[in-house]
Amino acid sequence: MKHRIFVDGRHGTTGLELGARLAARDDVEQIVIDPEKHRDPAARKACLNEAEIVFLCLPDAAAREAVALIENPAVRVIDASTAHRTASGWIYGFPELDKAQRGKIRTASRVAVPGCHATGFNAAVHPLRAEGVLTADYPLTAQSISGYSGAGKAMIAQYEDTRKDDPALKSPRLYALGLHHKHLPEMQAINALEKPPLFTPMVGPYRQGMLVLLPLRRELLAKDLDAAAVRELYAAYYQGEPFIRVIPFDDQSGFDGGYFGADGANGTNRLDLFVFGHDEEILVVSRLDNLGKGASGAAVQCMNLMLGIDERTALVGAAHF
Ligand SMILES: NC(=O)C1=CN([C@@H]2O[C@H](COP(=O)(O)OP(=O)(O)OC[C@H]3O[C@@H](n4cnc5c(N)ncnc54)[C@H](OP(=O)(O)O)[C@@H]3O)[C@@H](O)[C@H]2O)C=CC1
Ligand SMILES: CC(=O)N[C@@H](CCC(=O)OP(=O)(O)O)C(=O)O
Repeated sequence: MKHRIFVDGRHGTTGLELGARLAARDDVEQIVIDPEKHRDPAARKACLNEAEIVFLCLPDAAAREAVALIENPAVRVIDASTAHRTASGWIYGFPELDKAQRGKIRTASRVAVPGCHATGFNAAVHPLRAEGVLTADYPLTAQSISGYSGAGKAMIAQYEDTRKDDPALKSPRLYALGLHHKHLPEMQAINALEKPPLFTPMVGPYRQGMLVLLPLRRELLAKDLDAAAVRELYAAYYQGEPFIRVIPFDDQSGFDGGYFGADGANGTNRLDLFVFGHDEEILVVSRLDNLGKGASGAAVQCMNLMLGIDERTALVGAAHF
């Protein structure tokens, strides 16, 4: 019997990427809502309650509304929005977090997929917290650059249509300068930090792919590790993980004359972790596809775990780069 799946928000950016991954498989059957009624709560309620697994690819308010519309206790939910990432009763959909997380996802009824910037941040920070290298009060800073698809269809339309010749959109742009980006609560909670990091995101003039940067000062670490030793710690922590690739220390062999782009993991569910630095300073960089491991790929990986099948099934996305 096929698994009955409903994607609420299937025509949005995350929903379409999810659809591309689901289309390739013969073990799932999608419940399709009348396109004219895709925002109608009654029509959505009917679809939501007859699915085995529901994906929410919606703005936060609509995701909360969808959860409230579910009355059937058998329905399991995978939410791609920010609405439930630190909510009680929800499991954080990052299987690589630690040895227990996969088991929690397998049996969960409610899974919140991490934010794309938060995925890169957590991948770098969590092993260092778990191994006692970073204390809870380490004054973390992080920077990130994402392609414009990270902000959904409205921003894609600006960059590719309504403002495509606007010079203001030709360079990377800083945003969230109130320093209250919506991923801060999950970055803080998942890594048990006393304070959120000082996080500065940017959106770049390209469609897809991201780099999340974590600079560290050796003298502030709780264990005396240099950059190469930090890389060894990650390699041991993520050993055997199918989707996290820890790049050899300071390896610039794939770089273009010393320059390093954000699109190297596009179309995959991979997160590449790089460590650079020297005796005193360390830079950790996560590279991922904001629509892959940062959203739809992670959502499908969680679904595979919840269905008890190989988590690597159908994880190649539609790369638009
Ligand atoms: N893009 C990315 O890289 C990532 C996105 N996310 C998160 O995933 C979620 C979806 O984002 P994204 O796909 O980028 O956004 P989009 O704006 O591209 O798509 C959102 C979709 O939700 C639909 N929608 C909006 N309100 C309602 C409603 N009340 N009822 C039913 N459908 C509704 C929209 O319908 P309509 O077609 O009518 O506008 C649209 O199809 C967001 O919470 C986002 O933050 C998470 C990680 C990364
Ligand atoms: C470029 C851009 O604007 N990106 C989005 C993040 C996309 C993402 O991860 O969204 P959710 O947390 O909603 O799931 C932002 O920073 O708000």
